[in-house]
Amino acid sequence: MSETVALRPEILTLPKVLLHDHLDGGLRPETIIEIARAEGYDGLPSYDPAELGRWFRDSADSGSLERYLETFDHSVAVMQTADALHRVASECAQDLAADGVVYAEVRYAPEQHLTGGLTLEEVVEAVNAGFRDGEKASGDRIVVRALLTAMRHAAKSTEIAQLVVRYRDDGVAGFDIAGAEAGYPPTRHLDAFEYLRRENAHFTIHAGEAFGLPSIWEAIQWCGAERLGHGVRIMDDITRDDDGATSLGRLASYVRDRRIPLEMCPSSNLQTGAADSFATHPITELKDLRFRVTINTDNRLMSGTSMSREMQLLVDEAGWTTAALRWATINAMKSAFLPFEERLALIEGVIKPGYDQH
Ligand SMILES: O=c1[nH]cnc2c1ncn2[C@H]1C[C@H](O)[C@@H](CO)O1
Ligand SMILES: [Zn+2]
Repeated sequence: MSETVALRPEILTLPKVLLHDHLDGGLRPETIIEIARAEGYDGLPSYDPAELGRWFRDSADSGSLERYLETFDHSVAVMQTADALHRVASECAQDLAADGVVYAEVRYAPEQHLTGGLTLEEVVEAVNAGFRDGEKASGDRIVVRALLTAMRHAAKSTEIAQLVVRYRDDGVAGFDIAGAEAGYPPTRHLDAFEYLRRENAHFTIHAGEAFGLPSIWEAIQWCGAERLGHGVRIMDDITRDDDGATSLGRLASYVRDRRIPLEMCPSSNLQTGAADSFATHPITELKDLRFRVTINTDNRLMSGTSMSREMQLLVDEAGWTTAALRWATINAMKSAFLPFEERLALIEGVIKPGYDQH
C-alpha cells in the first residue's frame, strides 16, 4: 500500500498547499531515534531508521483507524520537551518546503505533549518557534500555521479552543478534533465549537472517515465546521443510476452548494480501510462532480508519503492532469484559515506563477 514512488521533478517543483497534516504523524525516523536515545525512551520497535520507517508504514496498514492510531504512541513519546517539539516542528517546515509546499496548516494535540511537565502554552510556543525556525531555514519559501487539535475521546476541547483564540495572532490558525471517530460524535464537543463561533475563530473537524454520514451531518449542521477532515464518506449520499447519471442526497448537495472544503487524504484512507485504491478513491469522482476537493498527506510518516507522492499517484493511477492539480491547489489556498488578503497574495503571487512555468 505504501509503495515507494520515484518522484518526478515536474511534480516536486509544483507549488502546493497542505491543509491536513499531523505534526506527530510526520517525524523523520532518524529524529525519533535520536530523541529517544537522548531522553532514554526505550520503547521503540527499532533503532534503525529504515526499519523504523517501515514499521510505522506496516503497522499503520491495519485496515482500522483505531489500530492505525496506536502507532502515534511512539511519535508522541518523543515530543514531550520544548527542545524536541521545536526540532520536530522546524524539520516539518523544512521537509514540506523541500516538497514544494508553499503554505501548510499543520495540526497536533497540545494535550498529548504534557507528560514531560510542559504547560499547554509552553507546548504551543515551542512548536510555533520551531515553525518560524523551519520557515527561515527554508529561505522563507513556505508559510506554516498551526491548528490545535483536541482529542475527541478526551474532555479538553474547551481548554484547547481557548488556546486557539489566545494564539490566533501568533501562528495558530484554527482548531480541530481528531482521534477514534466511532462512538465519539463531534457534538460531544459542542461547547468548544459554540465558543469558537462566538469568537469568530476557525475550525475543521475530522468527520466521515471511519464513520459515515451522521458524523458529517453533525460536524456541519450542529457544530458549524468550516471544513471537513477527510469527509470521504460523503460518497454514501451520492448514488449512480444504471445509466451512469449521479444524484446527490440533501447532505451531499449542501456540502457542494456551500463549497465546504474536503481535506482528502488518499494514502491514509487506503491504510484505515476508508478506500480501496488510488484508482478508485472517491477524490476523483468528487473532483469531477466539482466538490471543493483538496489533496493532503494526513500522516507522512505512517503513510510513507508526501504531497508530491499523493499528487503523482493521482496523475498516474487516477488520470489527474496538471490543470486538475492546479485547481485543487487553488481550492486549498481559498479554503485556508489565513486572512483573505494573505490567501490572495499566495494565489496570485506564488501558486499561479508557479503553475504557469509548467
Ligand atoms: O486520520 C486521522 N483520523 C483521526 N485522528 C487522527 C488521524 N491522524 C492522526 N490522528 C490523531 C492521532 C494524533 O496523535 C492526533 C493529533 O495529531 O490526531
Ligand atoms: Zn487527520
